[in-house]
Amino acid sequence: MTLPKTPSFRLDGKRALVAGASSGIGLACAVALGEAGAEVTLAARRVDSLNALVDKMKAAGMSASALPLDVSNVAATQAAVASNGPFDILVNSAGLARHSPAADTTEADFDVAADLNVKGAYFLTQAVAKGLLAAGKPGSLINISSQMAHVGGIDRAVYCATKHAVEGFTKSMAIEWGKAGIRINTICPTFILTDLTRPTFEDPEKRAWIEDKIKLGRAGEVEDIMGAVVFLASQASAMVTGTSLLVDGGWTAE
Ligand SMILES: NC(=O)C1=CN([C@@H]2O[C@H](COP(=O)(O)OP(=O)(O)OC[C@H]3O[C@@H](n4cnc5c(N)ncnc54)[C@H](OP(=O)(O)O)[C@@H]3O)[C@@H](O)[C@H]2O)C=CC1
Ligand SMILES: O=C(CO)[C@@H](O)[C@H](O)[C@@H](O)C(=O)O
Repeated sequence: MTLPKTPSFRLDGKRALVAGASSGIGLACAVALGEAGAEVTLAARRVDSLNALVDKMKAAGMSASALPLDVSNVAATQAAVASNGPFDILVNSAGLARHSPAADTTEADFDVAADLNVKGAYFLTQAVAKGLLAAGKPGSLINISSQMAHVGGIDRAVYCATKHAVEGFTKSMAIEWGKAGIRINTICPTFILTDLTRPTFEDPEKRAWIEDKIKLGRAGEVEDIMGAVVFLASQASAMVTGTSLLVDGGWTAE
């Protein structure tokens, strides 16, 4: 009897693009991929933050470079990916939230959230996939969606709409590109303490609500996403496509 071989979680020789790498979940994903051996391109608008992270990753023995990019600008995204790709791995963590009662949502708030969370994510994913299709290479594309793609939330109608949309195009693209060896999935985190959620966490009532809803009894940390992203980027998830990996501490189990 020969023992089955555990697939590798290593990413040596792979080129990864991480959008939204200047802070929070994207920053943690960039480090996780770098530690797993990938050559990581860090994209976002804040160049100083990207350069500081590149320096730290290089000092720790990782391979990293900065790519200034506004993901809500489709033409700029397409040009940046075409000139710096092809990338074997995409992690898109560029995103924002706008909270208001649904009855008070303005067109401007809707547009700014949809432009980045849906349109930006869609065309960034498309640009990376087109690079892979042209090169005849397989790849793994990962969008950071949210547990809010699976439930609703008070004051979060716009945010939930954008994240539900990401799930929709992820499934469709997985169907279209599967035979080309391109996998695409989402990671759906619960509330993770970052710049995005700091205002929510600073409200004691909301923090208590979060810690009650998360069945593991604590708020999420960026480290909670790092294993998930390496899994989905690597051969360890070779048969996984068109799905959501909920990292929600049990929030949606109820
Ligand atoms: N924190 C949480 O609880 C959860 C977050 N998420 C999702 O995770 C993702 C990351 O959020 P999080 O890390 O918390 O938030 P942060 O605010 O810490 O990070 C957001 C990142 O997106 C980048 N970004 C914002 N706008 C643009 C843009 N136009 N072009 C390029 N990059 C942009 C920011 O960089 P810069 O400003 O330099 O451009 C930053 O790197 C989001 O999609 C969010 O919806 C999902 C579930 C839970
Ligand atoms: O997706 C999230 C939690 O699963 C977060 O980004 C929040 O919805 C955030 O926008 C907030 O409510 O503070």
